[in-house]
Amino acid sequence: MADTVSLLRRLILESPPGEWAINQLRELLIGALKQGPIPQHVAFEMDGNRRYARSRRMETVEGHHRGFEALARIMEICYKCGVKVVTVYAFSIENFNRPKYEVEGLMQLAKVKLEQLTTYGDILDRYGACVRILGQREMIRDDVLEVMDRAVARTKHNNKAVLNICFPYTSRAEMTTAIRSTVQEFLSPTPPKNTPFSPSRIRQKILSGQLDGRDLLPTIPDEALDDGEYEGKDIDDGDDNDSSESATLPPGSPEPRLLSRSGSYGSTTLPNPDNITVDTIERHIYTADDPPLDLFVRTSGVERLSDFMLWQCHQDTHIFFRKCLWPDFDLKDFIWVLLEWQWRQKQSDREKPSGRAGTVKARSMME
Ligand SMILES: CC(C)=CCC/C(C)=C/CC/C(C)=C/COP(=O)(O)OP(=O)(O)O
Repeated sequence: MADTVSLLRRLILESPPGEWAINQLRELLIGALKQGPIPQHVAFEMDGNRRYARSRRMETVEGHHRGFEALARIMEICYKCGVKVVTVYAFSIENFNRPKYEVEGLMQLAKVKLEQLTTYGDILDRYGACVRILGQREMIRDDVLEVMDRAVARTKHNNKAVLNICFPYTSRAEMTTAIRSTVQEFLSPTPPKNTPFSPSRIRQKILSGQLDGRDLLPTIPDEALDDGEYEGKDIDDGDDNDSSESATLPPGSPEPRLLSRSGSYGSTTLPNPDNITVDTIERHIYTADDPPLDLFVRTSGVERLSDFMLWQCHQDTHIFFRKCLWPDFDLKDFIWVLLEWQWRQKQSDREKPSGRAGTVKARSMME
């Protein structure tokens, strides 16, 4: 009896009028959701593909294929609602440790699907979304990398939305890369030298002013100052008989510290680590150009972040764990996440008017 009911249900839902009715209902729901605030940046940890495959006695790789179909559905819902950036965890660096046939299956899947996804007229073009691949490029083999680069190039012109595909990625690798490039930037500053506004010229001017132009001042090369040669030393080293080799100041003058450890331009060899702020690192994070992460969703019931979006999860990111396996994830599940997010936004708006600072920043960034 139960079998007959489920067969009947399937026949109705999969018939053309049934499909039409479902599509109408989906559009209606999305239209209703759009009446409220919409997260600008959503991340999905698409978990549960293998368990889905196992429970249906399918090949593991087939589970990942179904996972991709779920991604295509969810992406469309997001962009229709007005989400600007969708970030997905498609391949973790740890996934290289899986059986060879599964890794190979995921690489093939990435190649085929990225080719399809970026063919003119597909979802991405429809919503003006460009593809970005975030992760350790050097770990991707050449044939896959070629397809990925082509996908990025083909969608480069799209500027309304973004699909970030993390592949192969872990947050710790991302942060390590960001710190490494921050340090590289700090170690290779381009100080403006020998210009009317160079540090040594400015210091010379100040000193000349204090000396009323009585003495001829020596030239203090920027390099010498930058090397820290003069740091902490008095200009007047106490030897009154010193010749014009030292720039003497009138008695009672405050002792200037010639070398300010100003970081980017003041010193080439001694950058000031205090100048490295959250914003500095942020500029080197893969999602630097994206709005702050408003919503993080992980499926399959596992309640961990598993090295995904560790930097991006800030105090206003809402994290949702859902029991449903990723290939089953659809509007029927996502709608509850979005409704709860909207409800929480309204609550925090009511509690503190600036409660949605992240979202407001996101709006202004994308406009
Ligand atoms: C090109 C592109 C964007 C492809 C996306 C395809 C896709 C959905 C990839 C996810 C792969 C993955 C490791 C999922 C985690 O589930 P799991 O395998 O760990 O499943 P389990 O938790 O049941 O073991």
